[in-house]
Amino acid sequence: MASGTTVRPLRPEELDSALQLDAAAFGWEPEGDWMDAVVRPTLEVERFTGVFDPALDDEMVGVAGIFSKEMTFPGGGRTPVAGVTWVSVRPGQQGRGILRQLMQDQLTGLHERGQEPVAVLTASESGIYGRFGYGSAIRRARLEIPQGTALRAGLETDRVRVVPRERAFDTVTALYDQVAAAAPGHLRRTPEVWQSLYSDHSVDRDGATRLVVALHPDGYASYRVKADWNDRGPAGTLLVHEVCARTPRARASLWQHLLGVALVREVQHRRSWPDDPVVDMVAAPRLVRLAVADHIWLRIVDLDRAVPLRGYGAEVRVRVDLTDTVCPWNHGRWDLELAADGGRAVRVDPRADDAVPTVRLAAADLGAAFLGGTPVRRLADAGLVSGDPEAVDALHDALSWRRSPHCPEGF
Ligand SMILES: CC(=O)SCCNC(=O)CCNC(=O)[C@H](O)C(C)(C)COP(=O)(O)OP(=O)(O)OC[C@H]1O[C@@H](n2cnc3c(N)ncnc32)[C@H](O)[C@@H]1OP(=O)(O)O
Repeated sequence: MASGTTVRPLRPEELDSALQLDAAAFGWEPEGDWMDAVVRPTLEVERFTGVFDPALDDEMVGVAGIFSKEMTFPGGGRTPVAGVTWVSVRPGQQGRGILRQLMQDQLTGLHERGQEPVAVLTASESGIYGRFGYGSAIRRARLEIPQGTALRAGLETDRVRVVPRERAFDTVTALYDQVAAAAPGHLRRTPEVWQSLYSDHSVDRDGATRLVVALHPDGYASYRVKADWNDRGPAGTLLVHEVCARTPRARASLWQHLLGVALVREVQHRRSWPDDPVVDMVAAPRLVRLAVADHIWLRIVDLDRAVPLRGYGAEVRVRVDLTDTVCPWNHGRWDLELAADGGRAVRVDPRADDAVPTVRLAAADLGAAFLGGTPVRRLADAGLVSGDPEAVDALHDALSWRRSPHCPEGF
């Protein structure tokens, strides 16, 4: 813990300093109109905390915020999650425990105030948050597919209509909302989030065209084109923003369009996920390059409040021995009663000396497995989950889900 520093909620007038601190830590230059139109409307200043150092004239040396998000959980509905964000420590003050202070304060605060029982974040670097009990719960995949790649014979497709994003907006938001409500890992989008994701500000375009939307009655694909030319002719790249489909036919129609846009040589989709059905839809699957990385990190803040929030893939009763040093209220033995329509975590008396088969695991690994995106059996094979093999398999079956989680946005 950083010695002598204090952590407290930000005052509204301190938000500018916090944003400047973040820009200095991340090495970017805040562009005024982008900050005002795109960034600020999403911020909830009352959920930001700062660390202040009396030895530096009470300078703000660290900051962290929370977005009030709602995520679709497997077999459950949309559930409030704390979207941890804007975490930064002033250059020159790093390496003295300020991040640890911020993380401890956030998690203790969520617990003591009975706020969101689950916290999620997207990490700037993937080695940071495991020590605070976050696990890699939702992966993303970057897809690269050559233009002209054919879909498998027999997939039915329709022509789509391409319109500027302004004209498609109402249809797009309604379709996303319907798909997101049933797709594990998807976040509900407020008007402010829509504005930030679809602002089309030059900061987000990197020389590519404005967003256009391919519309199908049951889905949409938004994308930009980055034109390029070489000695052989056109060498453009189509940059997929998102593909959202509520039927297989819509998905096939949208991909048929994306893979056929003129003057493009490669289609890239950075917000895809490892189980994207397009991998199976193309006739020559080796043409699809897929690079997988961590995306959403998940932390169970309160085990007993988190377990009821999802449905489970198998009906089991399993004992877990959880190691959680950051949130000690979770630490210890629990009986998990898990079923398709929900679950319950019941604290086991630490003095009980019964010989119930038990799974031993750490908070970060339970976080990784909680949405079904990281198989418990795989964690056991990696030596990270241990205990009675049948109990491990039971927990694996219960946490697995028919659709792997996918979150098509960062925050
Ligand atoms: C959700 C988000 O917003 S992610 C964005 C995170 N922010 C950034 O990347 C901005 C640039 N970087 C920074 O501001 C800082 O370097 C931070 C926030 C990453 C770390 O802050 P610090 O105050 O230096 O971290 P602190 O000293 O509290 O270290 C706590 C622990 O994290 C570890 N750690 C710190 N930075 C890193 C890193 N980049 N990678 C891996 N581990 C790290 C430390 O080694 C320490 O580990 P230990 O407790 O096991 O010994």
